[in-house]
Amino acid sequence: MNTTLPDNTKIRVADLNFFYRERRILQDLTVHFAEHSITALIGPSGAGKSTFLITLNRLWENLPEARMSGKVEITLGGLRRDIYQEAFPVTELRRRVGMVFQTPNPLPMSIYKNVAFPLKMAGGTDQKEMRRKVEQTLKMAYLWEEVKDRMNDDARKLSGGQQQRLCIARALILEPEVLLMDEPTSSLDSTATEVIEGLLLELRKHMTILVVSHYLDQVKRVADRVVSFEEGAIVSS
Ligand SMILES: Nc1ncnc2c1ncn2[C@@H]1O[C@H](COP(=O)(O)OP(=O)(O)OP(=O)(O)O)[C@@H](O)[C@H]1O
Repeated sequence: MNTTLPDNTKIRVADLNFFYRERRILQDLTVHFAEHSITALIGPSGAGKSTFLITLNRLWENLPEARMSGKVEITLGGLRRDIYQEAFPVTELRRRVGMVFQTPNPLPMSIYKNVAFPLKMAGGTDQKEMRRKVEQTLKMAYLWEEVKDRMNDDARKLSGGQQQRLCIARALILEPEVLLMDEPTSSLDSTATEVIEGLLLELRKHMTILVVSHYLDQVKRVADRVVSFEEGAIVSS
């Protein structure tokens, strides 16, 4: 792997190929991403953008007949880690590399429990600290003021924009170093979109963000860099 990349390189992908059965979905991708940056992944439908994202958190591993070759290294906790090395636990990867999907997917539970859920799963946090973190994270996601008096309400009662900010809060509570976002505003109106774009710019101070977007005006507003996919290959970056 190229060792002459700049010191602030957060993610290094080398010779990545991805297949469903015999069909090659990603082709020989070699690309790297700097920390504290927002990269927009663009390209036509079916070009492989979402598939690329899930190679960065190993989310594809349970999909039938999917396989991958190549190397993905992410600097986590200050150490460069090969995320596909057997010794590297997927639980640690998912803690440090968060993901937000196109359609908000609140769990069938209260607003509070939705945000606290990953922390609870990770274990070892007392109730007081959990409450503090839930509040802090909801503030970061610009949702606190709207939900602070209804934390026990079912999260599915929230509007689409609020649900997406809730999912972002849920992704943020473990303080990830990388945030993968797959068309996070595509189901939202322009006001909710504006809020989330502002949030991305704020989050960039703390993390490295890769965002799939179909909206060129959005890409212009938020992205430091644009990587274009076509038929599973990167055609410009
Ligand atoms: N689970 C799967 N099994 C088989 N093929 C799949 C699976 N998921 C995706 N594909 C195929 O992989 C290719 C790349 O899909 P992917 O979703 O990564 O593209 P995309 O660029 O993100 O598209 P879009 O912008 O529409 O979300 C597509 O041809 C798709 O049909």
